[in-house]
Amino acid sequence: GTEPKAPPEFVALRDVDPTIRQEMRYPTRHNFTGGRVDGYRQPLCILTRDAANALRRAQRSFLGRGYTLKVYDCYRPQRAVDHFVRWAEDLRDQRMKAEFYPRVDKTRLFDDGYIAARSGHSRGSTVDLTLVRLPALPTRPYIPGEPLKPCYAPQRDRFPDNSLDMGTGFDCFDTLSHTLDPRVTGEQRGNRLLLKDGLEKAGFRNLPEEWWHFTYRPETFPGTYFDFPVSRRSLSRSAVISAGSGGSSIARTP
Ligand SMILES: C[C@@H](N)C(=O)N[C@H](C)C(=O)O
Ligand SMILES: [Zn+2]
Repeated sequence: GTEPKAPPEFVALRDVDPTIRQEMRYPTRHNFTGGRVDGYRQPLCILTRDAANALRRAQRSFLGRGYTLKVYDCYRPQRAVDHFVRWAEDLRDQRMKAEFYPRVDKTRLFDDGYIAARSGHSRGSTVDLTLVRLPALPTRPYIPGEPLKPCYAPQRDRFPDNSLDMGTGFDCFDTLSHTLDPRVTGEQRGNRLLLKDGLEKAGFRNLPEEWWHFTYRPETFPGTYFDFPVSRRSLSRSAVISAGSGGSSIARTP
């Protein structure tokens, strides 16, 4: 096809570290839009190799302490970001408000820093993720149309997630999601700092508005916003093969 392809610096996280759990939200309807997001053809975490290798380092340390990382979003095509912008402009569509932004007016989501019209995710070195205590408990799928609970409700009352209790769910657009919000204390604050400290040691920086959002520095592509679809087919064959065989040699095909 004529779809853009990823440059060879991009890899599937699974090929670099298959132990990191993946619960990709934007290919599903369990996200703040309530629909499948443009550009996510497969439930796949794609990142730059540098960011993926750094996550593997952090994961080794977390596994040793009885936890695993779980990613919710990784590389995000520009067309997905454009979909978010169109969704935000349609003020009639508030179907997921009761879970994801109960206390924030939909018109404020970009200005308040919760969603970006030019996102670091499109540069490939940014990831949304959490920690899960091992052994990981099973989760259940979201059923479209099910009653929604506020993402800042106590953990036993909000949508079930096997994540450590971070005080809110993922993509909870609310000041309670600010990583160092002073109302989040005790075990919840400790869990946020466990995630943040472990990722900072591996080279990531946290976004202060969202406890789950981290960017690896230095970025491989600090100024490029990619638009290839999230799909195995977007990755160059060499990225697939060489990552899968521990970096061994197969000539790169374009
Ligand atoms: C939408 C949310 N998961 C996120 O990633 N927000 C930041 C600000 C972004 O869009 O880059
Ligand atoms: Zn993010």
